[in-house]
Amino acid sequence: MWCCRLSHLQSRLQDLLRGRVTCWALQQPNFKSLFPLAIHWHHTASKSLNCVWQQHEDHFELQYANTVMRFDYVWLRDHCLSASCYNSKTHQRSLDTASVDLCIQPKTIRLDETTLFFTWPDGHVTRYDLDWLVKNSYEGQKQKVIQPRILWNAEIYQQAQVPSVDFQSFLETKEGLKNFLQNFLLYGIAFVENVPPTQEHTEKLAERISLIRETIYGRMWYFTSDFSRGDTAYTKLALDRHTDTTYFQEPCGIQVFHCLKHEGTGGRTLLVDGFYAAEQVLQKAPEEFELLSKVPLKHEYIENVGECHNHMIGVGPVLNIYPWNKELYMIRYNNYDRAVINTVPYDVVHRWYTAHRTLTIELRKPENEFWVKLKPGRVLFIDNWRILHGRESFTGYRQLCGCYLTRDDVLNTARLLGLQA
Ligand SMILES: C[N+](C)(C)CCCC[C@H](N)C(=O)O
Ligand SMILES: O=C(O)CCC(=O)C(=O)O
Ligand SMILES: [Fe+2]
Repeated sequence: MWCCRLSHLQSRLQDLLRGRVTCWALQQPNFKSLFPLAIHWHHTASKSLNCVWQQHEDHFELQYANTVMRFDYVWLRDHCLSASCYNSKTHQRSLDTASVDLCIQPKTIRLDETTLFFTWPDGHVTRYDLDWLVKNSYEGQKQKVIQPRILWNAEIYQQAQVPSVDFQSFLETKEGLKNFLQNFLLYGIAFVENVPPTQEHTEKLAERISLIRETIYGRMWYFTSDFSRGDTAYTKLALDRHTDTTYFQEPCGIQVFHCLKHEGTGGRTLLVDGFYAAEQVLQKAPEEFELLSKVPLKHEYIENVGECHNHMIGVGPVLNIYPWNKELYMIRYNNYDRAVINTVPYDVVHRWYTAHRTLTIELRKPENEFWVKLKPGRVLFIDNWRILHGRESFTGYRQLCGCYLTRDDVLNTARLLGLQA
């Protein structure tokens, strides 16, 4: 590491460290030529490492691996990985963050090979590997996606020829399960074939990848068009594309469908990639995408049928995105269950309807529709945070069974198999 030791620059250096000159110097496009000795940047001796850093008054700036990163000092103290601050066995913090002075600044900073050492006013030393900082910096995260996906319309999905997984291999082999989950994560839908057409076998499948999410509809549900519940799913009517349980504060993550019997016509299942449609909105009308991601809405389910009395309310925008990288993680779209809009003023309401129309037009384009006839033995898993489903009206006797899964536990299984989720 190269450090300037010229005494006439010492007071300048003090100014810089206190932040009086630093900001000004950084804002100048040619600040390096104004300070030919580059006193305010610390360079590594080895050119190959290509790392420079600077101690500002209120943050630490690091340039490494083609990334300019800025770290808050409380953050740097809080994430200390030393044995007294962090339990590396449990990956839990032992440091009491509230004990950190919010104005904390390191006394000294030095770089040794690829490790940065921060010495704090009380003498405690925090060390960070440069790669750890890149990986865990805001700037590093901003360029990453949490969940890689392949967005699809009917043609893309069909061309991809995504293989189904066999019941046996799904239940008994790690590869079968992993292939299935990889496809499910990428496309938001996946099929298992040759499943014995019973509720018990469907349940077994579900339990292989997750915990079953019990809801007001039960744990495993089993339904026909018998009007037994206060919802049009329990009829023979066509259902337009939607996501389920939008009226839950946290909509169910995954839906499993297994058609056990159908003696009649119609009843095909419609699948549409909501993220593909949302991506089209983002391309064509970014301000509408933004509105759909900002305006909170209510969805509601009021049921008073027989013994079933329920009143559920869920609040949230249609498009849910991570604020730091704008990645979409959930679409909440159900025009049947959308409640009275009373959370936004009239002018925003009108702009919202325009944006909602744009999204709906995309969702309804025939080229985005993937139709499939569910049949006994073929179990469909649907990412209910991404893929909309619907159905054609039907005649005759039709029995469907299935369940919802807890999203966290599906992702847990995927991560344990080494998948990015
Ligand atoms: C349980 N089962 C899937 C049969 C019905 C769920 C009800 C569907 C409801 N319209 C919704 O969108 O949430
Ligand atoms: O009957 C079907 O195919 C699906 C109905 C539905 O949307 C649901 O149960 O969530
Ligand atoms: Fe549904």
